[in-house]
Amino acid sequence: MTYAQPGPAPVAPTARENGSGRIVVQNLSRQFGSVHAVSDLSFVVHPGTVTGFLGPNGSGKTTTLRMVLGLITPSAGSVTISGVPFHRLAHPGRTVGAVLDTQGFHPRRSARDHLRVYAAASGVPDARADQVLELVGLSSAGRRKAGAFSMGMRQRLSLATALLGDPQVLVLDEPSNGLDPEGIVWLRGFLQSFARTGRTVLVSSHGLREIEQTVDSLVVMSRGVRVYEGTMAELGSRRRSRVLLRSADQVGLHSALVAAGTRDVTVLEDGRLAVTGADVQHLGSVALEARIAIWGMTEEHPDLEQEFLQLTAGQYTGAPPGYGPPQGYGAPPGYGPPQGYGAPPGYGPPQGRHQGRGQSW
Ligand SMILES: Nc1ncnc2c1ncn2[C@@H]1O[C@H](COP(=O)(O)OP(=O)(O)OP(=O)(O)O)[C@@H](O)[C@H]1O
Repeated sequence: MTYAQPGPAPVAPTARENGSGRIVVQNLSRQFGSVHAVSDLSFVVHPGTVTGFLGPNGSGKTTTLRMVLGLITPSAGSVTISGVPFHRLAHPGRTVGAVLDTQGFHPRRSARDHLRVYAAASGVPDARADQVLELVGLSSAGRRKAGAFSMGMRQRLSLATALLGDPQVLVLDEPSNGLDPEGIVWLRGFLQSFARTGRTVLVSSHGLREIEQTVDSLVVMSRGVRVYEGTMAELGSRRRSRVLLRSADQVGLHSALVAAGTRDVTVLEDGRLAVTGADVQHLGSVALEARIAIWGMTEEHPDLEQEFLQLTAGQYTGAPPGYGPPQGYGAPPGYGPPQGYGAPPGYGPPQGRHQGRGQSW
């Protein structure tokens, strides 16, 4: 699909604005009482790209987006859009379209009337309401009451509202919530097409899988802190495969591997050894030399979601039930939880500085 631009006539940026549509977040912090929702956060969202803003529940995404949109004041740091803070934009509604929640509709007002009210408030002609309904695939539902809309339809109507001013920048909080698979594919095409016109898209999500095919770049949050900023391709190249080993003498094999210079050896919950940074031939040779029978070797290649979980591990305190070293087996040096291979949420020793609001994944 393509994103057409049938919107109102473009407005010229003021001298203060550079017109780029670039979002620059610099050393941004926000506290709520004792809660550090966002701490010293910096990143850039470039025009012409879809940037994913990722993190588990309570990691500070919404707080950051609200600061980007000037809805709350930072405790420290700054955010600019096209070189100026949101409140200094000459035409905020024509520069930035945002969806932070999908509840703000009058239930008895039709989708079309809802859009017309917002169009009037932003100085946009009425006819734009029908254009944006068509853009989001809601033309046939325009005269229906928004109160009867499904979650997915409300998402589309929110997006339509954000598009009224034909903005240069789109900021969307969890826009795929409630969309069915077809809706997700549609949204992906829409956002990519929008970005390809040189515009800026910042889209939050709590799961990488939901947006991995949509975004070009990622900013990943954990406990209010940025833990990754880069392209999807760079994230992919960080993946390190590992080998899982079962043998007749796990303690002996562990010692032999360490003696042979294999540094990254951990013990899994089921007693297997997990070795990163060594190939099966090397491991087989070390075992043969130590005269230890190998009962099984499996090569594992983590997927992107696992890499993401590893980045955000430690967001929540507490370990899953049953976690602990294997019984009857002394923990050798380097014992620790597996790193980056499907660690479940909250996996790992307590290290969270605060509890999140929930743990939905
Ligand atoms: N108005 C507020 N008052 C007090 N604490 C708040 C407020 N807003 C957010 N927080 C806290 O700040 C932290 C970050 O919340 P935020 O909503 O930004 O996270 P999030 O990543 O958007 O989470 P979710 O995916 O669940 O929406 C949480 O601990 C939250 O409880």
